[in-house]
Amino acid sequence: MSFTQQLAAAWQKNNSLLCVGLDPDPAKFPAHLKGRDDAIFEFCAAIVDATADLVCSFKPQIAYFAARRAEDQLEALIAHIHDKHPGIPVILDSKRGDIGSTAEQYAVEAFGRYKADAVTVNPYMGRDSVEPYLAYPDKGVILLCRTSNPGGSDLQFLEVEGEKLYERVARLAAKEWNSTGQIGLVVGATFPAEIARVRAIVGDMPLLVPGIGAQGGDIEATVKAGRTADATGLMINSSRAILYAGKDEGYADAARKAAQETRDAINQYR
Ligand SMILES: O=c1ccn([C@@H]2O[C@H](COP(=O)(O)O)[C@@H](O)[C@H]2O)c(=O)[nH]1
Repeated sequence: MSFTQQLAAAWQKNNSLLCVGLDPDPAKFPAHLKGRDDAIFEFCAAIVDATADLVCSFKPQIAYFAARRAEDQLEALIAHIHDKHPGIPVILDSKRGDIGSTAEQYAVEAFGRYKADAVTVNPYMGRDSVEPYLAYPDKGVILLCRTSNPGGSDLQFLEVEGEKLYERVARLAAKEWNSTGQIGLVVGATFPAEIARVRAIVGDMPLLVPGIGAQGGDIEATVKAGRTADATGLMINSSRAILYAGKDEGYADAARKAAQETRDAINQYR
C-alpha cells in the first residue's frame, strides 16, 4: 500500500488526524531508563505501543537519534512500528535537501535504510533536488512550505513575482511537481491563516502540521483552516506535549491520556 493509501486508511480506522512526534531526549527520560544502552528505543516503543490506536502517523525526528549515535535504535523503532502496528505510516523527519546525486543517497537513507513511509524534504534547491525521492512510487515526500518557527517568515514571507515564497512552494508542489501524487507539505499550526491559504492552493494534498502543544498553536484554528471537505487532509503533530506528559514510570500511560485528549480536541472541530 502506498503512503497516501495508508494515511487515508489510518485517518479512518483510528478516527484520528493526530501524528505523534518521536523526539526522544534522554535528559527527560524517567529514572528507570537512564543509563540503559537501549533507552531511546525503549522509551519510544512504549509511547508507540500506548498510542498506536489513537494516531494517523508517527514522526520520528532523526536529529534526536543521530545526536546520540542511536541510528540503530531509530531503525529498530521503525521496524517495531511496522511489525506491531502495521498500517500506521512512519514519516522520517530529516528535512534533507541537496543536489540530485546526493539526494539519491538521502532517499536510500530514508526509504532503504530506515524503511520510512514518507520523508520531510527541504525544497529550497528546487525540483531536481526533490525528484530522487519521487522515484519511490509508494513513498510520501513532504516538503517544507510554511514552517512553524517565528523565523520562518524571514524567507518564506518574501514576495516573489506577486506571491509569497511559501505560496510559490505550495503552487509548484501542487501544480508542477506532483504528477505522481506523492507530495505533501509542512505548514505550521502557529500560522492558521497560512494553513488556509495553502489549503486553497493545493486542494486535498496532505498537510503535516507541527506546532500544537509545546509551540502553542491553536487546535480549533488549525483544524478549521486545514481540514478537507471530507474532514481529513491533516497530520497534526505533537511531540513534547505527549512524550513528556508524565515524568515517572507511568510515562506511557500519561502519553496515552495526552494523545487521547489531543485527538478528541482535534475531532471536535473536524
Ligand atoms: O515547521 C516545522 C517543521 C518541523 N517541526 C518538527 O515538529 C516537531 C515539533 O515538536 P513539538 O515538541 O510538538 O513542538 C519537532 O520534531 C520539530 O523538529 C516543527 O516543529 N516545525
